[in-house]
Amino acid sequence: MAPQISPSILSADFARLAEDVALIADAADWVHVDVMDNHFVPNLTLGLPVVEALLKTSALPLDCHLMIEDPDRWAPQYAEAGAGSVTIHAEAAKAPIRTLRTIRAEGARAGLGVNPATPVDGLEDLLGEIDMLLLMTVEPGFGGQRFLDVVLPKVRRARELIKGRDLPVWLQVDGGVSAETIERCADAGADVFVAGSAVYGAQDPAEAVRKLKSQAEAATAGAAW
Ligand SMILES: O=C(CO)[C@@H](O)[C@H](O)COP(=O)(O)O
Ligand SMILES: [Fe+2]
Repeated sequence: MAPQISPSILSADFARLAEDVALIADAADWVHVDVMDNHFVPNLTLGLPVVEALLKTSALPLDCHLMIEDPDRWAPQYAEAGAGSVTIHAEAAKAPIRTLRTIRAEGARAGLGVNPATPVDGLEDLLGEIDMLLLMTVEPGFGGQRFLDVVLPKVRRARELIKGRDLPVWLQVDGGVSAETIERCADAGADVFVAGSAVYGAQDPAEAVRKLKSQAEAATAGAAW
């Protein structure tokens, strides 16, 4: 799949979310929405009412990343509301298979997220249940953190597992993705790139998205996977 960019609105201006989403509408593929509950992660952001409001104004599909303690309860509601993709965390879900199937049944893409220290070996049997595997490349909870290179071997391993099973599962990296790090991620096998501070911290967010995309395209074209 051609590389896709999913700018995270965690680094946008929460008082003008609709305008900030519109800024990247012609350049990006998704809008990444970080839902945090101050339990699964030590930060509190936004929830279903804000997602419902964004769905009314966004021209791009929403890529909802649920960093919450009880995704089994809440994820189906994000899918039912109209999110294009809903990602739950492997560390938090108590009934991941049921929840992933419900997300799909509601018409959204189902994502499974893992923190930097969570291995992907052991998750092979879930690959058939998902449309996207999200690998955190920072500890979840905050934007603007430094990219963790230590996760790159896991990106390669995840790509191997996906390729080995010949499944159309997208591989998303999230955290610290920027002009300095995106090529290494693409070379390792990622094809969906979340970028918050690298996009909304730029003078021209749309131009930043286009540059990240062309870097990812060039790195993917030369990659072994
Ligand atoms: O899920 C998260 C953080 O927990 C991310 O989506 C960040 O919001 C990405 O921000 P940058 O690291 O790109 O600034
Ligand atoms: Fe995220």
